[in-house]
Amino acid sequence: MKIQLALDRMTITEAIHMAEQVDFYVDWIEVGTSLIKEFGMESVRAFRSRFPDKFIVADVKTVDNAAYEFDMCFSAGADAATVMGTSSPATIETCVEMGGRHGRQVMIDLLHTTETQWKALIQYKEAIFCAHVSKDQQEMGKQQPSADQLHSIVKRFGGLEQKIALAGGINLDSLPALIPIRPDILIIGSAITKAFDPVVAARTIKEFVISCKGESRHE
Ligand SMILES: O=C(CO)[C@H](O)[C@H](O)COP(=O)(O)O
Repeated sequence: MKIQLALDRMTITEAIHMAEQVDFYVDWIEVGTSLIKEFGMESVRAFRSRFPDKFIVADVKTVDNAAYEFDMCFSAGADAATVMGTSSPATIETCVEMGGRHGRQVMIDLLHTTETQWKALIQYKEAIFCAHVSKDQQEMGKQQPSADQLHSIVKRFGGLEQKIALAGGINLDSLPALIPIRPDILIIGSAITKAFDPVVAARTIKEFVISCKGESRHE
């Protein structure tokens, strides 16, 4: 079970500093949507250059113009890029095709996807499916996403061979209920980056996952 550190709402320098501090406890680094929107591909290039051996996800959240955006992310050094599952079939198809062409991974963000869209998406066996509770949902509810929300998305994909990622306000309180889903990737942002001590937070999360023998569905 990999831990993906999501870096959002900070400068590139702050994000790199944060990643340097917790590098040992996280497996993948996500250059968050807010960084990409604010600083463009420079943010992805900066991470590739500083962390040459780390798996880097560009959370570009593509909804259109797939070939251009995915080419941009992969050329900047991303190992994976994200596309919204609510995008048109042409967009998803192009992202998957670009992933194959560049030998990189595609993460399909299932935020607000419908059952009809899930049925269309399951053909993409090589993609990572990300069950996601949005920041806006979290803030509007004034609470962390319940494990039930993520469970209900994941159970649709339970028997499938795709890798599953979970995201959206995941923290030490919600982790115990999420581990049994055996996700391949746990995407964690604020619980580490906004913690009083990010290193302690990252270490505690990592140790908790290890203590649960946090095996993913594909181990
Ligand atoms: O995609 C995102 C926001 O759209 C974030 O990367 C994801 O939600 C993880 O961050 P946090 O743990 O702070 O919710």
